[in-house]
Amino acid sequence: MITVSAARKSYGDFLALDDVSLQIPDGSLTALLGPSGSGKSTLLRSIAGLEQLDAGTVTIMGRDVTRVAPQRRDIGFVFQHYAAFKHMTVRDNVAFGLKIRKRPKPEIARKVDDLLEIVGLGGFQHRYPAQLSGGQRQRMALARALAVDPQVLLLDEPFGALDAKVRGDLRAWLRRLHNEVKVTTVLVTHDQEEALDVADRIAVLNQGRIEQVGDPEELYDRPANDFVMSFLGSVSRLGDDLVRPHDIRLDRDQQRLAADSGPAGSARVVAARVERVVRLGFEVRVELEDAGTGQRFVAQVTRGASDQLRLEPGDTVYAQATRPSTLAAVS
Ligand SMILES: Nc1ncnc2c1ncn2[C@@H]1O[C@H](COP(=O)(O)OP(=O)(O)OP(=O)(O)O)[C@@H](O)[C@H]1O
Repeated sequence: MITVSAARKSYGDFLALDDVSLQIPDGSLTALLGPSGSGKSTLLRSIAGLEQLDAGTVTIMGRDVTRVAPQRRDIGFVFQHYAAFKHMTVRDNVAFGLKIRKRPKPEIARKVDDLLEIVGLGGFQHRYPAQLSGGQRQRMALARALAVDPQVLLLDEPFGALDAKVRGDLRAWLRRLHNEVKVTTVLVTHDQEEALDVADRIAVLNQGRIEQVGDPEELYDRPANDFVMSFLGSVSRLGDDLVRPHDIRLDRDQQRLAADSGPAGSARVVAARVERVVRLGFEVRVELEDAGTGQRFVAQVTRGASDQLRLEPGDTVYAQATRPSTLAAVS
């Protein structure tokens, strides 16, 4: 378990961490998620010992490391832009930490072979970093960080510099790696999709504070506040409710919508004007304007539902939240 208690960190008069407490369970893959400047990296770097806290403590597996140097914290760290040793082969880069720890040669060879296999770089051991793609280089970075068997793996936007396709592949790969190696991992990301996809726990940060901690489903289904809800996906205001685009039903018949309201119960039916209909593969995004308030909102419906409704810009439809937010609406 990693425990951060009452952590504070200022840069000049800017408070980057404001009384942050967080527990990270053994073997979990926890994402620190938040907008730019929310303090994610500062928190990760404080766990690593690359930043000194002004107040508060960090313990790793019961050991208070608040004043312990980074190299004695038993952690592996991977940054967005990984500084590989350019003059060393992939193999030597991965072996580096083991060599400086003067481990026996056969042990190093075995370990490095295993790791290169795990990260899918088995055939690349004699290449130099410049001969690898961005995604391969980050996998090499992970192998290097894992080589010394750290208790904790800390990843600061490790896929941040890569294109969307490669990021997606690496996410799936990180998930598999974590299932195999099970080292307690903390991942900083500003990408909610990445956090929801890869992490088993998410801590949402905002302005140096933790807004909520939970598993992805919990955060998505029961966000603690408006900030968490909007940060985990786009939301619109429908009447008095904050609603996700998928949680809005549309019908041309107001009565039918009201009668067949199912679990939504008494959620209000709103008359709206269709502004735009955008086809996105299997789904259709309908941009609407509340006829009463003039407020814009977005509904995302299936292709089938959309074909049935034959929506055209200028049409009037009725909209209802199928899962209105339990949050108090803010004005
Ligand atoms: N060394 C520093 N000196 C001064 N201010 C800093 C320093 N490091 C971070 N900050 C400030 O502290 C705040 C939090 O930074 P941090 O890097 O932790 O945010 P973040 O959530 O990781 O954001 P990003 O996703 O942009 O990296 C930011 O406003 C940043 O400008």
